[in-house]
Formats: sequence, structure tokens, C-alpha cells
Amino acid sequence: MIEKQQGIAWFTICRPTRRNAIDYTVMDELHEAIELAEQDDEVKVLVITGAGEDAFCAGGDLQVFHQLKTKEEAYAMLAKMGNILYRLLTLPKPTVALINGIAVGGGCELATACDFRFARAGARLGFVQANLAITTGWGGATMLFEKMAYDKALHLLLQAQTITAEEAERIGFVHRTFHHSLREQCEKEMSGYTNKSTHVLRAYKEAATKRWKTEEFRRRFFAEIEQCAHLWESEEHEQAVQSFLAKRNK
Ligand SMILES: CC[C@H](C(=O)O)C(=O)SCCNC(=O)CCNC(=O)[C@H](O)C(C)(C)COP(=O)(O)OP(=O)(O)OC[C@H]1O[C@@H](n2cnc3c(N)ncnc32)[C@H](O)[C@@H]1OP(=O)(O)O
Repeated sequence: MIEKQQGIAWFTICRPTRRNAIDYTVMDELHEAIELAEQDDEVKVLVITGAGEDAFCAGGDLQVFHQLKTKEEAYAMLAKMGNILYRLLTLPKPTVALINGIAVGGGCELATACDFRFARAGARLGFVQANLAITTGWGGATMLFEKMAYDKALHLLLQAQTITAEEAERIGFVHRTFHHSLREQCEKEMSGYTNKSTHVLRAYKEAATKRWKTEEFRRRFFAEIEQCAHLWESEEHEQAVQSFLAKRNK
């Protein structure tokens, strides 16, 4: 769902019964929101958040994507979302992930693609992909190494555990934590940007993201996706997803 208010475009992932897991429909809606934010000069900032109080995003929809068995089938899905997150990463407008609840797997990759990450105090975040015997598959690791200290980023990926928003703030992944009124607090934080000329915002973001518009960066970004697709075919991955779904009688 997308709404526009006082210079901010709000995109909300609306699948609260699935902890806002991302399926193909959410991918298409997110792509549409990014295109609107790019083209509409009244939009100064794009904020991405999740519906409800429990989750920002639980990553890829395992019930849907579990149907994908081969490297080729997995790569098609992973590259679809990878392209969308690359557009988000290089959007010439400031972007915010408003992490209203748990963010795991691809949900953390989505947050990493944004310029700023604001989180509900106590929310848990984790690049849990390794627990499914895969690596990040939407470009998340490549972006993380661009945006965080090398050792902190590598630790997050290797340990594949969730940490609190406060811990994430301490290591520099989260920029602000809010105890209440997340949307109002986010608007207040962004008021310093929404009162600026769209041309200025666009110019600074274009300068900031130039480094990610090189062939070398794109090669690294899509090599990560290919690596995930390769691991996707493994028996370990199949078993890990089966185990998750079995616990929920899927
Ligand atoms: C596709 C690749 C992508 C990438 O990295 O490129 C990835 O994101 S891979 C990682 C995929 N995500 C996960 O492994 C997280 C899976 N979910 C969980 O670990 C938990 O659900 C958690 C921690 C997010 C929330 O736990 P909680 O106990 O609060 O809730 P439930 O587990 O009972 O879930 C409630 C409800 O939501 C459904 N659900 C949750 N996550 C997903 C998901 N990723 N895909 C599909 N469905 C999900 C869960 O099945 C429950 O549904 P119900 O019908 O009530 O059984």
C-alpha cells in the first residue's frame, strides 16, 4: 500500500498474518512505489514500513518460494527482487526503513537498501539466511559491506542471529530507535529534508550513489544473487525450509 503525505511517500507491506513476508505481489507493489517516488516531484522522501505491530518484514515468503527448486528458478525470483532493491539503493531521493517490528532475512536486505533505518525499541533484526543454508539473495550482503564496518557486517551475516534494535544502533546498522509514535517521530526526523528543494535532494543522492552505478559494483551485486541461487538447490536448504514449514503444518 502506498500513500503520499506532506512530501513523504509511505510504502507499507500489508501481509501481517505472514509477518509481512514478501511474495511476488509485494515485489510488484514495491517496484511501483519506487517508480512513483522517483517520478513525482512532490515526493521528497520514501519511507518503507510494515503493517501491524509485530513485524517489519520476515523476508521472502517461504511458503511461496519453496516451490522454486532449481538454481534457474531461484535465480529468476532472486534477481527480480535484487533489481528492485538496486533501484531502491540508487533512488535519487532519501529513503527510510521504518522498522516497526521484527526484520529478518530479506527484510534486513530491504532495510539495508534504504539510506536510513529507524526502528521500534526492542524490535529484533537478523540476517538469518545462513540458518536456511543459503546466503543473502537480494544483494543484501553487497550493500551491507558498503554501509557498515567490515567486521560488524561480516559478523551479522556469519552469526545469522537476531539482535535488538538497540544493539543494531550501537554497531551502526540502525540510526534511531523510537519507543512510541514511530510514524510521527519518523515524520519529525524527515521534516528537515521535506522542506528542501527536490532538485537539491536529488542532486545529493545522485552524488552519493554514483559509486554504486559502476559495472564493477553491479557485477558484485549480481554475483551474490547467483551464489544464493546455487546454494538454493542444496539438500540442506530444502531440509531447513521443510523444517520451518512443518513446524507450522504447511
Ligand atoms: C527468499 C530469500 C530471501 C533472501 O535472503 O534473499 C530470504 O528472506 S530467506 C529468509 C526467509 N525468512 C525467514 O527465514 C524467517 C522465517 N520466519 C520466522 O523465523 C518467524 O516467523 C519470525 C521470527 C519472523 C516470527 O516468528 P513468530 O513466532 O512471531 O511468528 P510465526 O513464526 O508463528 O509466524 C506467524 C505466521 O507468519 C508466517 N511466516 C512468518 N515468516 C514467514 C516467511 N518468511 N514466509 C512465509 N510465511 C511466514 C508463519 O508461517 C505463520 O503463519 P501461520 O499461517 O500462522 O502458520
